[in-house]
Amino acid sequence: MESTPMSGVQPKTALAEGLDIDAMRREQARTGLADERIALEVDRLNLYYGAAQALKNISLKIAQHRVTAFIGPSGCGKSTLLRCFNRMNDLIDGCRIDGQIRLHGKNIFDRDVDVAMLRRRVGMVFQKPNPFPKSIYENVAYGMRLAGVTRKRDLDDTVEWALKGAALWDEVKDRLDDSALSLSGGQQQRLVIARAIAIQPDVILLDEPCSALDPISTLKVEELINDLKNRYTIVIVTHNMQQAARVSDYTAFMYLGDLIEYGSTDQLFTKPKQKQTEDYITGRYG
Ligand SMILES: Nc1ncnc2c1ncn2[C@@H]1O[C@H](COP(=O)(O)OP(=O)(O)OP(=O)(O)O)[C@@H](O)[C@H]1O
Repeated sequence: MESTPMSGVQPKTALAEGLDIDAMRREQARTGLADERIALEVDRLNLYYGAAQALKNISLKIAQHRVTAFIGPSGCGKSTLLRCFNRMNDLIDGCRIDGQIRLHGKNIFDRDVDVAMLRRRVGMVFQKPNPFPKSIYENVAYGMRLAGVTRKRDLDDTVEWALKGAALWDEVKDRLDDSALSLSGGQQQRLVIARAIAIQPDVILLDEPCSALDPISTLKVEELINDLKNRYTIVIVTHNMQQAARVSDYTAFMYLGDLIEYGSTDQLFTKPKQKQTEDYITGRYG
């Protein structure tokens, strides 16, 4: 499914031809995970914070170049599961994990996995924009410098490419040396996304990326997510069910550390199979 004729179609062209690009994309997703390439595979994953079990025997597959959303009430384990994908939980004292997560077939918990390299392949964007107190340019160039890129021309090209990819270039191209902290919250969040894509990861993890943003910035980030999924596998945690319905192809509903239901976003929101899912999406609890 990676290089379907659809994936190269620009929304404007499709609209000009009277095509409903979103409906077509959703139709693709409706074909189900069985037809997708799989980027990440979670296999019987259990996670404990001390004695408390936060994830209970989770198994699910994340489709490549699709957006997968994790939803569920506060404390159900969405962020914990997201953080597993680039082993951010390694940093938490007392956190214990069993089971596997395979990234393109390789278990990320294997001893020979270089965690710094894993985090380059699996980038993360947090709830609150967290640019470094450096210039706009240096924020985006940072990861490349760490990776050993020194030629100014290469850095310039990638900074421009990443800022364009994050739909921020036009707003900042004349002020690249200004502090990143001078940008608005929505611009900062897109800058952080540019920083993430500059090192060309396979997967981008988004942990409630819009919760600190106003509605217009939220819309821009949602449009960006839709654009980026042609090139990256995206996993997003969101409290906002409308957002999950708008941006994702697949949705996982979690409750108290269990994966209750997982399927295409259309199916989960229109014909949930589990009563708990239905109660949650209709606002009966959570
Ligand atoms: N660092 C930690 N140490 C101990 N317990 C933790 C830690 N982080 C999370 N937990 C616990 O693990 C459970 C799952 O938390 P998590 O943050 O993953 O849930 P969530 O669904 O993302 O919640 P929210 O929507 O409120 O962000 C909760 O009971 C939480 O208290």
